[in-house]
Amino acid sequence: MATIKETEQKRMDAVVAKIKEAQVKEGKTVAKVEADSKTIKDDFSKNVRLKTSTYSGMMETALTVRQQQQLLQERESNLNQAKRRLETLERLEHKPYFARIDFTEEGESKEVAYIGLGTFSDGPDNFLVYDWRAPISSIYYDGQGLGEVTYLTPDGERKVNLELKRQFMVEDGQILTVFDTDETLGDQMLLEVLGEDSDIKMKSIVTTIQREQNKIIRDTKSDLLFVQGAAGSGKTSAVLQRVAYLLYQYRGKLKSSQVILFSPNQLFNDYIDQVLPEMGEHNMVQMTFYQYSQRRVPNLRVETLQERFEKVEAPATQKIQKLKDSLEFFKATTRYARSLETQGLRVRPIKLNGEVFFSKETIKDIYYSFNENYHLKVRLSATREALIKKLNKRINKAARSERVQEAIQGLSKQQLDQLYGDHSRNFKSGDAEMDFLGRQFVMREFSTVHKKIIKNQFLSPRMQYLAFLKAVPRLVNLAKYEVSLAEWQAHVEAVKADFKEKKVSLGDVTAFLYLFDLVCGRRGETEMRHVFVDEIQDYTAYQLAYLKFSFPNAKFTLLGDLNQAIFTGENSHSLLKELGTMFDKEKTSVVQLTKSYRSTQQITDFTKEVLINGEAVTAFERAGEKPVIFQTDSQAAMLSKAVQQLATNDQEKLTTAIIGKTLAECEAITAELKAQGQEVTLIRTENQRLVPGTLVVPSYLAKGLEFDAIIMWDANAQNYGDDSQRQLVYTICSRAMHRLTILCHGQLSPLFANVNPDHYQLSE
Ligand SMILES: Nc1ncnc2c1ncn2[C@@H]1O[C@H](COP(=O)(O)OP(=O)(O)OP(=O)(O)O)[C@@H](O)[C@H]1O
Repeated sequence: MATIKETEQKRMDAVVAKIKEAQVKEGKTVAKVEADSKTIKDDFSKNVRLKTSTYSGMMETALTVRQQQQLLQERESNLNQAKRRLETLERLEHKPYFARIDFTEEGESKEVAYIGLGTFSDGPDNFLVYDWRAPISSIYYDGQGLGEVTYLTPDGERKVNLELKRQFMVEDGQILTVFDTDETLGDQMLLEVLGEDSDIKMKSIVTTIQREQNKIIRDTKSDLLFVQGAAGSGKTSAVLQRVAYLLYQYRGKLKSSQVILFSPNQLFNDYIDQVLPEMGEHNMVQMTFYQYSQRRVPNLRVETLQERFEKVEAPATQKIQKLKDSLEFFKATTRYARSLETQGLRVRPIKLNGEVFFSKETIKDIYYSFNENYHLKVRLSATREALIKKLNKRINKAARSERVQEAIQGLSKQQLDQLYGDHSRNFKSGDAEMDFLGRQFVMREFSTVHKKIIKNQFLSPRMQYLAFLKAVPRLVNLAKYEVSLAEWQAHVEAVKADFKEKKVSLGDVTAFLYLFDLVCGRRGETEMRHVFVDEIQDYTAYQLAYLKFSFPNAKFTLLGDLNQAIFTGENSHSLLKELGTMFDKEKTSVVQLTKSYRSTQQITDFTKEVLINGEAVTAFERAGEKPVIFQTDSQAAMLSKAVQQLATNDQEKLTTAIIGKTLAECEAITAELKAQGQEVTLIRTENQRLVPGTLVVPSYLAKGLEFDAIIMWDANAQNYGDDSQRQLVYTICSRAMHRLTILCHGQLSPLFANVNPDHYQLSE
């Protein structure tokens, strides 16, 4: 009798054969549509004669052009669809599906469904493969074991009895392994997948999505979906699957350009950029908050991640920062902006060739000449209009002046031709012609004034921001933040000094942008439908409120691990509270992911004990070796241990990242290792590419990344001395998938004191 594997292979062979047939057919369609389009284009250029001498001739030509365009557009869209189908088939040919479910719905006979990366049918309603995002596929992901499973369809909830859940490991159309899930066995396939070595690119988790992750992926109701997840619990993975899911679910309505992901650093973007293409989808827009803000202030240099991380802040600055990061400060900015409707707008004169053209007073008088119904946006556009009117008057006056008339007389033919432009040369009178030329002449002279008006360049964003900061003691109760007036004033001076050097801190840039958006009446990016923010714990409430303002029509998915707040520290817990006030409670969902899939049980057990009162973390049962701590009094011994460990890791084909605290430390490690003949790559900035081989990474850039093996460099009490470093240590250690080695020169960091000695090994 044939084994299960043989029977399944037979079916798979049959499906692959059909897929190949479909490929040939689809290939022909693509070729035909391409040929059609070419014919249309050729015909068009041959047959269309431009009739532009009469009005009806012009209309006729325009209509023909329009018809041809429509025809071409239709072909173009058919072509894109056919190409997409062909791409899906190409993907399915090698791995048609990865799962099978057998289930019965009450009163119906048993159904069998195979699940893969795309849909494939050989006739209407005869689905040989279901897309993993189809409603029915949810049964596969949602059932904990076998038995009753509820899943959501477009017509509401349905209940089925799941009788078989079978998983296949497939390579090039060949089934390598078959796993039948039942309660006792657990997720064998997941164990298998997680045991694999890491890659420099993240992979899709579509074959092994877990139940809780599935909830995140398929949520379409929430305006705010907040995911608190332990390190390695699959937040990032789930979010990428979610993007693919949404693009499928709203195909035709949602484009990948309407989805934006804010990620912790550029390296991370590089790390994840294959996941969606692997699933046949385009990547969404990816950006770091730094890039987002820097793009908007090209004349200022925004503080980088490194500067932010390595900055040592005085206690007063920390308190001020707390105030500036708060929602209260955001509200104060809003109130202040509104107050500008009655007074306080900062403007600069509009100058032409160094001379004042419109003075500050003129501009301000206009701005405040409108009644109170003129809110910021309208007030500003009314001001622009009035300035343009004034400009026109000055143009008319100057056009008739002797100076201009004389200048025109002296122009060459070519210069005159330029002034006439497309304008007909039939004028009612000589005066009218001179008027026209005079106006053209002066308009050119005054063009920079025109540009400055249109671009709101009479506003002064930096002065306005400083004026706002100066007004803060009237708007916010400084005492609540334990900030004295003198401290605040000194801070305003510091920001002013930064501006002089064309610098702005990450803490200020958001408020700066927000204030300016309000003054200009910008409504944000209304096209964006979904905003994802990863590593939310490193954002401030102010930044989140600003993102919400900037994407007014978007749903938000916020992912974070409060245990890994390496930039905002303790503030991250209050962030959660503030978030609650920003979104409608009814439309907010919170999901907690506690199981960590990245690391072995031994590594997770170790790392979670670094935390005190941390968010819950449980290990996925994948066995490995205990983390190793090597402590020595000599720097040389630490180095030779590192070299030795790298050799072992290399031998076992484990990719290693050595994580040092600061960039300076990482530079030193790299130099020392290179001197020992080691091949290592130092990741210096977040804009660098990830490359194969051993990497040396500064701690603040390790966010979101993972490696087979981690060597934590010099975990001594000096580097990681107090509680403020706890979350950083946790983040570093939790990057390891299979092996964690901690090296320490001098006294070991007290942050490991709580770890149960059974959970690690001391190395000689
Ligand atoms: N359901 C799953 N099936 C297979 N692998 C998974 C699954 N969930 C998570 N993983 C794997 O676990 C690792 C960690 O996942 P991911 O990076 O998404 O976690 P994270 O919560 O974003 O972590 P961190 O906050 O530490 O950056 C990845 O290698 C991912 O592929």
